[in-house]
Amino acid sequence: MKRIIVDAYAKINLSLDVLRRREDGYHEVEMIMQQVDLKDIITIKEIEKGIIIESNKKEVPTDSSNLVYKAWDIICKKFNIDRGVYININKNIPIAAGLAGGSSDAAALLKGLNKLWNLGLTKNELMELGVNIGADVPFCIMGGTALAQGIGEKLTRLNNFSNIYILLATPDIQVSTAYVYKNLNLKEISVRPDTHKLIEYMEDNDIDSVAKKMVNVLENVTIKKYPIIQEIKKDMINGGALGSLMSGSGPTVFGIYNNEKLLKETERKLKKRLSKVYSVKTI
Ligand SMILES: C[C@](O)(CO)[C@H](O)COP(=O)(O)OP(=O)(O)OC[C@H]1O[C@@H](n2ccc(N)nc2=O)[C@H](O)[C@@H]1O
Ligand SMILES: Nc1ncnc2c1ncn2[C@@H]1O[C@H](COP(=O)(O)OP(=O)(O)OP(=O)(O)O)[C@@H](O)[C@H]1O
Repeated sequence: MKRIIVDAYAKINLSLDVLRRREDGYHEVEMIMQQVDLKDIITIKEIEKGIIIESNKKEVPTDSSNLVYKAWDIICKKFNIDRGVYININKNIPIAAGLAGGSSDAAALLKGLNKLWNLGLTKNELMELGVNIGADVPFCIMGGTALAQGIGEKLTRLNNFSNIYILLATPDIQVSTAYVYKNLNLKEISVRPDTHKLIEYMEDNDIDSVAKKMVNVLENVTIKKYPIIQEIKKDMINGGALGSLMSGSGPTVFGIYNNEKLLKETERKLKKRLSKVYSVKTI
């Protein structure tokens, strides 16, 4: 029986600006998105009917609320397919953590079904389908490094920013993205990222300036509720990170390092307090 295995990588936001609230409640954003090499592994097999979702982590939903279910449903409806799938999600990305774990699994499923059923969809077509599942899904399909605009679906590929040392630390809380956007007061934003300057620093491979100028306007909302995020940022800077920021709507904090030894030392210290700490690299 044919079996497809797809890697689903986590993302971080090197910057995140919110420009305005749209009529439908969604927000127009400007963000620099970067994949890192922490990944879930998605295995897909065809079965006769329906869908079976399994995971190594009991917190992963196995019903229709799983984003991979939505990906399967969209493909079946579009192509009038009445075949089923078995999906195994080997989950390594923390859940509801600002790392787009669910979105990346859904992106992997769209790519995997395209292959399994020889649908011949291009990357762009997959990305167009993906936005119906979630705003981060198109980026998860594109991968690498990108500027995201619109609600996150208008993507411009940026120069490669790979092999940079990143430390991720996720406190034991789950944050709802909808809550964070809803509680953001656009008038209260005092510091915004200079996205285009950041892109120039990235093009010059000036990692120090990138790290020092990163801004995520959602931090204020999430940190107000969970001050531990600010403490972790401080720990990373004290541990020698060039810069540290919350990813997405949080609560994951990442630090950029240019020195693997300092990263490993901070990792060891943070692991005494937190169970989810990962040393990764940008891809
Ligand atoms: C925070 C980020 O992860 C940063 O990359 C994304 O902006 C959110 O992407 P996501 O989780 O894929 O978002 P979705 O699943 O589409 O939406 C979750 C909720 O976040 C809010 N949302 C999301 C994206 C956006 N541009 N504006 C919003 O206001 C909406 O209230 C929505 O109900
Ligand atoms: N495949 C999946 N993996 C993890 N969570 C999933 C999945 N499918 C649905 N969910 C649900 O989605 C919610 C958000 O999980 P996810 O890990 O995608 O959040 P996130 O990393 O904060 O996403 P984003 O950064 O895109 O806002 C969780 O409450 C979880 O129950």
